[in-house]
Amino acid sequence: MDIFRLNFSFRSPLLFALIVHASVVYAQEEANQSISTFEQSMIDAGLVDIQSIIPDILVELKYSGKDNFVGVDVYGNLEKCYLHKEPALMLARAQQFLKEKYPDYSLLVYDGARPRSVQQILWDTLDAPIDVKPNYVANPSKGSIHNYGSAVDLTIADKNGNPLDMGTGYDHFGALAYPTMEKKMLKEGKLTKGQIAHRKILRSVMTKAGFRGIDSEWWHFNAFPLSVVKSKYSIIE
Ligand SMILES: C[C@@H](N)C(=O)N[C@H](C)C(=O)O
Ligand SMILES: [Zn+2]
Repeated sequence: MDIFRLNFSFRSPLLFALIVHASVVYAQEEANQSISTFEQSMIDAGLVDIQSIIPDILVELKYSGKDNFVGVDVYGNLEKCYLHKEPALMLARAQQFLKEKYPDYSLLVYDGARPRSVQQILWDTLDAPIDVKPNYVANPSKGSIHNYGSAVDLTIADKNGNPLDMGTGYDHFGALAYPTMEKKMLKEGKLTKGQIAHRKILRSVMTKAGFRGIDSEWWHFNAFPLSVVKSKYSIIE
């Protein structure tokens, strides 16, 4: 066997799969400690549990379980959603705006602060052309705004806690999830007026609170641009 061709090369699918597997196992071990290294580092960096500021907000961390596109629990026993205080206060305003207009609804948060080690797993797992990939998962070498505790993935839940129909599920990586494609999708009969109306409620409360959405994911909102979070906060490794 030509060992030199395997050596440190991602051209070998076997080696690549082994490295991804090892990093998933490592992240799971880290996360499974009673208070995970992730959680402790976020607390140490001054991030806050959003439910300590917004007691009525719903949280279901999708990466803390297998119901996510990795198919693996990459957060272990991390069940709480952390954000820096300023984004958390902005989120509290968004929940307040939602409740004022729709008292039965609540924001339902799927993800907030996310360590870069987990970002790397998401990046390695997503099988997409390199030029398309950053639309769906930020490149860990540049950092995601999630890695700075300043982005949130979320939807709206009804009075029973069930998510409203947004036309796709969380982490549907494709045109159907693009806010910029909604008119086209409506015309083609791929989204309904009701689904778009639900997305508009989410966008309206989030943007009123100061968040900015992105073109490719209806669920993702940034409190500040990447350049700003890099100057304000340290990355969560
Ligand atoms: C992976 C997805 N939930 C997400 O958060 N994507 C954005 C673009 C990110 O990784 O920052
Ligand atoms: Zn996101």
